[in-house]
Amino acid sequence: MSAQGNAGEGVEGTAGPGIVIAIDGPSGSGKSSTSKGVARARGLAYLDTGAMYRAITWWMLRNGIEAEDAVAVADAASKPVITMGTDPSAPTVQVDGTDVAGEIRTQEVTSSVSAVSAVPAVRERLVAMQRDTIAQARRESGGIVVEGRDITTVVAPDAEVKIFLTASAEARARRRSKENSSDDVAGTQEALARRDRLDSSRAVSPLTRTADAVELETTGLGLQEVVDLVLGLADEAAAAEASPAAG
Ligand SMILES: Nc1ncnc2c1ncn2[C@@H]1O[C@H](COP(=O)(O)OP(=O)(O)OP(=O)(O)O)[C@@H](O)[C@H]1O
Ligand SMILES: Nc1ccn([C@H]2C[C@H](O)[C@@H](COP(=O)(O)O)O2)c(=O)n1
Repeated sequence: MSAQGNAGEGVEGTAGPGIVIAIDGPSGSGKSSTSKGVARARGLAYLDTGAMYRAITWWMLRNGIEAEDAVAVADAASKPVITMGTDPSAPTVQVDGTDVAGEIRTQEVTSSVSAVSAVPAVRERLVAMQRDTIAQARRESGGIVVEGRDITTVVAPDAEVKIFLTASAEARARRRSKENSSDDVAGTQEALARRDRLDSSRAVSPLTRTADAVELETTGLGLQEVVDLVLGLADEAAAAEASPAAG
């Protein structure tokens, strides 16, 4: 299954038959690894919404538009065609038909993505695409695991499972440094903190934990332990849905 932007933009709500597992959390808390593991274990689709914000940022930079120029970013927000592949074993991201999976992870994109994702026109477009993808996965794939910063709060507040994934700043920096084969844990921690600050303080859809999201603090936990905890929450939600009186 894949999702392509522009069709159906503006569709509200994501209700339907399959399950939606929504995972938010700060940078490097393990959202992508956990979400992919959960989706693979249950045969669900997977959507990395951060990759969508990175993809649109990549396009802006490629086309000479400054990330900090909110007016120019808003004017161009509808132009790139973003296509997301939602197979958790081989997720893909294309812009205008080009595979950008590697290029959206560069330092240049990472340091600009928070500014681009704070522009309301960008968010309106991508949230509409995300809701379309969720609705399609509910109908066709038994459901989806979606991860980002505003999934539990804005994109899919009706999700059956809502999780706020955290880990200490040190643990997140250690994990990310290891992934990048970097010795500069302090520098990595600073870069994560800067992005978290911007993503949590913006006017539109800041990263926040809702009261009904389960907080999973993962500092001392291995990846498989976290995946198993989320699978347990999904099982509980499915059981409650099957016999609402027992819940
Ligand atoms: N529970 C865990 N224990 C140890 N390492 C983990 C754990 N969860 C994730 N990791 C590792 O931490 C790194 C960051 O994880 P991941 O990319 O899944 O985080 P993220 O929240 O999606 O990050 P971002 O918001 O920057 O996209 C990866 O190298 C991943 O393998
Ligand atoms: N739902 C989302 C997902 C991501 N973003 C922004 C903020 C992040 O810094 C950036 C990159 O995400 P990552 O790849 O680190 O998960 O995209 C957002 O605003 N809303």
